[in-house]
Amino acid sequence: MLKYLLPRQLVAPATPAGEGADAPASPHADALGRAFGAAYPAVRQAAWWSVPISLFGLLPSIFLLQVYDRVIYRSGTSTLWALFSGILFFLAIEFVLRRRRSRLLRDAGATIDHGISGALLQSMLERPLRALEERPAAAWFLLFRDVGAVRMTLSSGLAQAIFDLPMALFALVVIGIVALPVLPVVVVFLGIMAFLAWWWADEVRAGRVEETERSRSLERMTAEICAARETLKTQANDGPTLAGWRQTYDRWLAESFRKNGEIETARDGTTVLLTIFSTVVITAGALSVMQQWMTVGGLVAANMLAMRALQPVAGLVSNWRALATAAEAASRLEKVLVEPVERAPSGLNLPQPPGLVRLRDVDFRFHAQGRPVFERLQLAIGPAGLHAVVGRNGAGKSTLVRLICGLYAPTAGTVSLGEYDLAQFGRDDRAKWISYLSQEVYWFAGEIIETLRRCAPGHGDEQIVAACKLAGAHDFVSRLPAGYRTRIGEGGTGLSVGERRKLGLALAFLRKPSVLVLDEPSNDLDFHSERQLINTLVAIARTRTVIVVTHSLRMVAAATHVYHVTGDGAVEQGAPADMVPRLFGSRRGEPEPATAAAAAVASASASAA
Ligand SMILES: Nc1ncnc2c1ncn2[C@@H]1O[C@H](COP(=O)(O)OP(=O)(O)OP(=O)(O)O)[C@@H](O)[C@H]1O
Repeated sequence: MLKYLLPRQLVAPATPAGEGADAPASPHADALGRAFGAAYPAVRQAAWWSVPISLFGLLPSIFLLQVYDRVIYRSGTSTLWALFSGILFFLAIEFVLRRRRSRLLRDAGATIDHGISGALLQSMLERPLRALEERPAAAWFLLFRDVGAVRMTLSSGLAQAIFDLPMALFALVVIGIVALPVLPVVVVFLGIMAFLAWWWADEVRAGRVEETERSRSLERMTAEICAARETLKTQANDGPTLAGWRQTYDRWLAESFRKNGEIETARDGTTVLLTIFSTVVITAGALSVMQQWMTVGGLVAANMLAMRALQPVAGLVSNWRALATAAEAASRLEKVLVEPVERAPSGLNLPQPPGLVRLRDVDFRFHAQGRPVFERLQLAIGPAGLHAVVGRNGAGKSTLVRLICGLYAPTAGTVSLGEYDLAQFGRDDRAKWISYLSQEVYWFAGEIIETLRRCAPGHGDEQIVAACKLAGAHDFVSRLPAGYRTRIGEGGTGLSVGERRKLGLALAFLRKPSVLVLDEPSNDLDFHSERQLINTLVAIARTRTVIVVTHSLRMVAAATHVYHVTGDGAVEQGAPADMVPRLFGSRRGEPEPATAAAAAVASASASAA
């Protein structure tokens, strides 16, 4: 029965649905089914414990019946004590059984949470970069909250109500034995309550879509504001943000009030209905007692039993919201978990390929209908050498290096490293051959050395310090009060932007890849640090392919090859001696003293002043 009462997603293996149906199966697609499968033995055991618990739950009514019919009329004190001790004994057993059942349900909830949360996190980290870009962090955060809602199905009052349902059946049987005349009344009311439960389920479901949407949009907005708190503070533009948040909040509150009003009506209505029901049972029972169809004890016991029978059904009525929430959460999770992830690691220990990157007929666009960033691109980069990728903002430089790293899959064409077609390998394989430092690196909170170790497993402290020296990070780290043991805040708070970049570079140097790809590595670096970085890269480039996206003229001048991303789908290439004068208007790695652009900026500043 449990299977029919719980959301489908909690009991059935997930099946790809809708747009995901054609997509390659994700190893996490069945995570909900598997998690519930793992929890099911505990749930089933809890369901079995519910049978004796339900039976014991009837004992107080039987006790009452006996007290009225045997003890009071016959003054049977010894019977009373025997009954009293008996009921205490059974209630103690019931308490133990209830504790066990709660424990089992808690374990089942934890198993479900553990299984789904783990799968969700893995599924997030394993999906392609493009897929990650499409869903904001706040949406992921909400999905993790959904896992909690699914778990709550087993640990809330709803589970209690479902598991107590057998009590309704047992109570009906006992009423049939001790108070047959009131049985039809109880059955009719049970029917009314069951109808109400079903009706409310439908009502709650219908109205929840909008409420859920509003609540999620509010949560997304709140999460974004929390993430942008420093920017809001520094730009002092929190007024409009606050106004927007208030508007979203008010809309959610209005909808939530309306929905809660309906749910409270259902709950209050149920309470009143239960009282009416009790009155009708007593009235019907009193008439039957007067007709001598049943005893007074039967009447009192029947009233109590009828309440026992109705309680789980009433519990279902008032807990439908929890069930609807869990069902929606499960369905959202199912849809996300079915989305494709990247290829799993090959498990092969392939030889390190030479650092020769080839792009053959590569097309790339972000969206099917969007403009192409690259069209029929042909490139051969390396092996070895320092390769500078230049171009105006938004031309496609970062996109190009992400294609080279296999982080973006080309819309058409192939990207290969040596003999390996990158599309055939997963992220873990590719990361052994190509090391990539993106423009912005998130720095996790914690001790510097611990974060470095976590990001570069398998490297000793000496290697880490050597990489920091290469990246020019060692000097500033050594000057920190606790050196490499200094604790850094979330996102790298406590370090300057340039210091964070140097640590990021150290991580990139720690790996020994065939190709080292750095996206604007000298941004935020001072003059000397940049010069040191260029020297390091030139040295590394003797044996490995180093690809650098840069706006720095000095970096370009030091390169062996220059690639100009034109912004119209093509890439021009040449030696720095040809490209630098054409692109920068300078032969050496120093800017011209007064270019036309500089003159224009100067005149604009003057007129603004
Ligand atoms: N996730 C995305 N979805 C859609 N379009 C994108 C996405 N990322 C980048 N673009 C667009 O693709 C183009 C190339 O972006 P890219 O980041 O590669 O430029 P870039 O040359 O590295 O610029 P910059 O010098 O400013 O870093 C830009 O027009 C940009 O707006």
